[in-house]
Amino acid sequence: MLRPETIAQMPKVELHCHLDGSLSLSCIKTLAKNAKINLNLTDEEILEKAQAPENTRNLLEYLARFDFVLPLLQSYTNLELAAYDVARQAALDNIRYIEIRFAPEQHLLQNLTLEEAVEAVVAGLSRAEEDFDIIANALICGLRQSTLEKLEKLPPIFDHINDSHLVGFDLAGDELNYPQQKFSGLLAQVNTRNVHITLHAGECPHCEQNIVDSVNMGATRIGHGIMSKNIPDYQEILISKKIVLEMAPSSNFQTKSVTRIEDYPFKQLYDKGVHVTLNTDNRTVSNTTLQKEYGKISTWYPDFGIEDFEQINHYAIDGAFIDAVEKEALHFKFNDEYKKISD
Ligand SMILES: O=c1[nH]cnc2c1ncn2[C@@H]1O[C@H](CO)[C@@H](O)[C@H]1O
Ligand SMILES: [Zn+2]
Repeated sequence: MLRPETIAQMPKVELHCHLDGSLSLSCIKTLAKNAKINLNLTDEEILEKAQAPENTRNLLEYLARFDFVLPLLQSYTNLELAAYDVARQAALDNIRYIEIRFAPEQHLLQNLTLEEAVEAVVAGLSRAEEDFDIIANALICGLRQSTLEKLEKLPPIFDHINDSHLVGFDLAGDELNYPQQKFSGLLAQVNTRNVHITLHAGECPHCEQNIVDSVNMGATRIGHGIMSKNIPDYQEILISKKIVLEMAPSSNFQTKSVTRIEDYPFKQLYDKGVHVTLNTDNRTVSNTTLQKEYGKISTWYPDFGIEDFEQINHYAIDGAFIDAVEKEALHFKFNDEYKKISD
């Protein structure tokens, strides 16, 4: 088992982090003030509302926790501050490259356009890049439970926003009731634009089919994908296509995708050669940091050593939505820094 100080030293990549689920307490209070919303809550009460409780029963109850922060994220200023805040927290986790995702359609209650919402997030990430040793990019999420009419407004955003920080597309939300098949037309519109795709899939019991459907629709990464456990055919597909799984242990237990450590497939999949990675999913809703997620993995699998953590970071770099030159630079940096930690 690794010491927390060792984990803290390790440079990290995070591919799966939701903006709205990851706001720090101080940021939430600032956003409320800016939005002239009187929360009238103690710090403990704010956290109680923003975090998913122990007894969360499923993904839908987990997702209900986002209702608390969304009213605070309706202006350019607040979205910019929020993006900066999440990238700042990531830098504290010694993350050198992060992709932060959000659903623009949830931020239009006060007259922002979809494009303005994206511009605000990108501006906050750019500002964080100036202040911290981090590269921070943005992904746009569509929500599965949304109407197709609303979802079809998302692919054209990639025509209108010409900023290198906007790097990919995701589908999040209610996977229990909205299977991947429904979105083949939408994803075709994303694919024609050559936009990188990662999709939440196989996060809940009985959702395994979405994993292969997502790969067939152009996803090179899968959000969670834990239901590929015990399905060798699916694992073969993931391995042969080098699909990256963005796993998030705390979140996966909270949504009750798994309930026992023995059933968590991280090590099983890693040992088989699936390109697994570690992520927070939602720092606030899941009350976590990437440091804590690495700590859990190190406790559950004491043999999972520094070289294994380095390996999953190289998997993450390979799967990142950046060009080959940027990947090369990150691989080089990580090789060098992990070598120093191991010495
Ligand atoms: O683990 C998850 N699975 C599916 N959807 C999620 C998860 N975490 C967050 N969101 C959804 O993504 C939206 C945009 O960030 C959030 O508002 C939430 O509804
Ligand atoms: Zn997620």
